Amino acid sequence: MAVYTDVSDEDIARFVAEYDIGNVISFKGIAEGVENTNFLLQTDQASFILTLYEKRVNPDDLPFYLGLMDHLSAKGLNCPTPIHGRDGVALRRLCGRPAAITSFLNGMSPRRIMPHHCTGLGAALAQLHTAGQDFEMYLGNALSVKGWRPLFESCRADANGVQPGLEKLIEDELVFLEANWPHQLPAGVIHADLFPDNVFFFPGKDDVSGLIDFYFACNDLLAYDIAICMNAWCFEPDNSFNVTKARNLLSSYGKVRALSDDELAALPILARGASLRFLLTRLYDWINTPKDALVTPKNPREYINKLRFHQRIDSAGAYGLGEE
Ligand SMILES: Nc1ncnc2c1ncn2[C@@H]1O[C@H](COP(=O)(O)OP(=O)(O)O)[C@@H](O)[C@H]1O
Ligand SMILES: N[C@@H](CCOP(=O)(O)O)C(=O)O
Repeated sequence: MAVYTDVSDEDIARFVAEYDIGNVISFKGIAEGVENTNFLLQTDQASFILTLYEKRVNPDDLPFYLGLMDHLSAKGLNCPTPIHGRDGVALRRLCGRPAAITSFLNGMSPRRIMPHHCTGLGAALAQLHTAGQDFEMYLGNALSVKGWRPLFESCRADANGVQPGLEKLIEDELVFLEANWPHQLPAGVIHADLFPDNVFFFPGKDDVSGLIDFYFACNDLLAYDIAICMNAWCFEPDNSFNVTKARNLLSSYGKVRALSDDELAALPILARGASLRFLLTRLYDWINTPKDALVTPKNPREYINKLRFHQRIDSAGAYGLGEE
């Protein structure tokens, strides 16, 4: 359950009056999600999402996220469009928090990921990267290789309590990634959290119908975003790697934006980095989330297995490229 801030009927009516979106007819909290408070807002004109940005989002970064969604929507990408008030402003305050209204996207995130979902995902990710190329704002990735060691230091003392040997596994991996990270690859705007819960499809259709949750978006290596997706979409619940899903993801991405030889060669190390990034944030949350919190932290062990898998890979061929 992720409704951290309560909003009264009077508050919402006053807030919506600043916009040209009609009158409120219903308003309810959305249970899914972990970072922010989201409400489904229906007016007599359309449906919208009202988001109140909670503590983990840096308010200084919000103009980047909202500006990016404006930019991508204008380029035809199906992502939430920030709604601007009559005064032209999209980022406002409500109940003491930064808040914004965005368009509501139809579609559903897949409950069971099938290979065809990865085909749609690859194309959508490449479209996002292409559409983001001329976005003029810049936001560095606080959760890329430089950010991992401070995060690790903040929770290393508890790592072995989560799994014996974890502290050494992470320390060794950090040393390897810090020395070998491929900084010179093509870069641009990445989503950085394109997990299945952030990708919508219409039932029976292969193409992605919409992308949401741009609140980790930043500037970083484009192929790193592919590595994040490969981890989030191409492993089965028993931790086995599904090479058909990976092949679909990579080949449909490549049809929209060709991957260079250097990007392909770097995929195993990028996938190791993507594994470590989510292992660390999940480890931090696992250790620091109070027992009575509204949200259940995600299990870091899943990402230990993914990291170990990629440590054994020496070329992108293992991800299904070059196969029929
Ligand atoms: N623009 C949107 N259109 C439709 N549903 C949305 C939209 N934005 C958010 N949601 C719904 O709200 C849920 C939580 O949103 P999300 O941005 O993932 O929150 P959080 O950042 O807190 O994890 C999503 O799983 C989805 O059900
Ligand atoms: N995708 C992350 C957690 C962030 O969750 P979201 O609801 O903001 O997408 C993970 O799996 O660790």
